[in-house]
Amino acid sequence: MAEARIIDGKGFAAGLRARIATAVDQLRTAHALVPGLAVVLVGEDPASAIYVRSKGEQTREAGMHSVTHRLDAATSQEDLLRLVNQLNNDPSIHGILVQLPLPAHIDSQTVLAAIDPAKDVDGFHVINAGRLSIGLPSQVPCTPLGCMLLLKDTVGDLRGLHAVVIGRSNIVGKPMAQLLLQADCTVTIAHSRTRDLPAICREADILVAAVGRPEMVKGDWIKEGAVVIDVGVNRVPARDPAAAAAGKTRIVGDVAYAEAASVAGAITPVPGGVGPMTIACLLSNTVTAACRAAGVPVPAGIGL
Ligand SMILES: Nc1nc(=O)c2c([nH]1)NC[C@@H]1CN(c3ccc(C(=O)N[C@@H](CCC(=O)O)C(=O)O)cc3)C=[N+]21
Repeated sequence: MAEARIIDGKGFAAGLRARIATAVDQLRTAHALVPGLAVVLVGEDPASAIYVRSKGEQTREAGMHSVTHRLDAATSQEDLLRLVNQLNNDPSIHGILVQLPLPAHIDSQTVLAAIDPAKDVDGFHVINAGRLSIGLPSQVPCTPLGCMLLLKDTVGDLRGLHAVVIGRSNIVGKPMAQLLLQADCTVTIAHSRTRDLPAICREADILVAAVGRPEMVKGDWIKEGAVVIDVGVNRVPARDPAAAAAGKTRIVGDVAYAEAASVAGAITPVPGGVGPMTIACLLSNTVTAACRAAGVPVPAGIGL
């Protein structure tokens, strides 16, 4: 069996951002519309700080309006809700993203519920989750959207394929399953209580791993020729023992990549697979939100 085709999420995301930049340019000239994204970060989790910085940079590179609100870790829920409300009412802002996780004294559901669903570019509001599940136009969570764009590009027509999603989070697993169902896949959602997970995975034409356990999915769980989408971003000690002892880390996915790549037909690497797509889709969702708010047609080629 030949080695799997590597799905170049990093390259695909760069192309998507270029199409978004072109669309943004046209919206500016034709409609005087500049899509605006506000990102809110509470506290100083270092990983979150890195993601938030790239979000801001990539938003500006695409020619969009970008504001980042960095709030102290001790910020009260009341103050955060006040900021969300201010952004809801700001006509220059079309997308609002509150970076998760939030500090323990803040109730995430309350904050997410306060975001105007039309500006909810994460797609985490119950209104958007509900709209997605009944097939109405909605804001689609960025990571599952990115996975679907890669799958459509790799596989083309997904109809009738058996997709197995490992993970049932509101952020990835559940919306991913909804999107696959909408694409006419037969969908199985597996999770930590699933019995004989390896056997279920072996039935998958499409396997999406979103569990957050480093290299949990083994090569012999994968059907020959299957398409494997690895959503995991797990920080583990560096390979070199001296570097590891010095606290250096590397990032691995939820799939044991080398084993899996010798069986799969195509596979996303980590890093360079799904991760870069997540941020590109955030920009895409912001452009979509801006167009809907302005009653302007959504540009083709930047979404599903
Ligand atoms: N409200 C909210 N929305 C989010 O979308 C959200 C969030 N909170 N909290 C944190 C997670 C994580 N996340 C990632 C984004 C980009 C990469 C990414 O670009 N990864 C690169 C580089 C990885 C690295 O080197 O750190 C890659 O996989 O190639 C990963 C993870 C968005 N998140």
